[in-house]
Amino acid sequence: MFELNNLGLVVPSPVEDYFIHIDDLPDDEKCNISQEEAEKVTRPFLDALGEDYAAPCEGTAFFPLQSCMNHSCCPNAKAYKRDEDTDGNAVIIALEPIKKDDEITISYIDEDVSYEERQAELADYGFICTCPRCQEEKPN
Ligand SMILES: C[S@@+](CC[C@H](N)C(=O)[O-])C[C@H]1O[C@@H](n2cnc3c(N)ncnc32)[C@H](O)[C@@H]1O
Repeated sequence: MFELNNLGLVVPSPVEDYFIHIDDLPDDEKCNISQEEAEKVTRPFLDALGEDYAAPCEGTAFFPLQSCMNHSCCPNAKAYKRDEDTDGNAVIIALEPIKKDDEITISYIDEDVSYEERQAELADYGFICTCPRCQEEKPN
């Protein structure tokens, strides 16, 4: 079963990563293989791949910690994929100080919309949100 709240991921092509590492090889005698030698070996492969080698990997990932978190329209944390997380990792960032024993919540949706729009989107997840904000904004 798939949850809708998993993070979309775009990570650089592993092939591109490989060539970036070759570019980063120190060009000195202490290194087992020089950048020039490495390029001589790998250049034909790069040429054969053309531009396709740079195509990033796109997909959706399942994050066990994030999957344990309930939704709130006034969340105290955010699941986030930082630009520097090129290996597919993601982080949960606190949006405010969170006290011990407080529930950590994230938002499954764009919460900057009306009460009705939020509830309509959350219906796809199979629940009616009763977070403090929804209780306050619920029409009588
Ligand atoms: C990713 S799971 C969250 C963790 C889940 N509560 C658990 O115990 O494994 C998402 C599901 O949790 C429930 N859920 C999440 N936030 C909720 C909320 N604010 N009110 C009621 N149910 C919620 C819904 O059933 C939703 O489909």
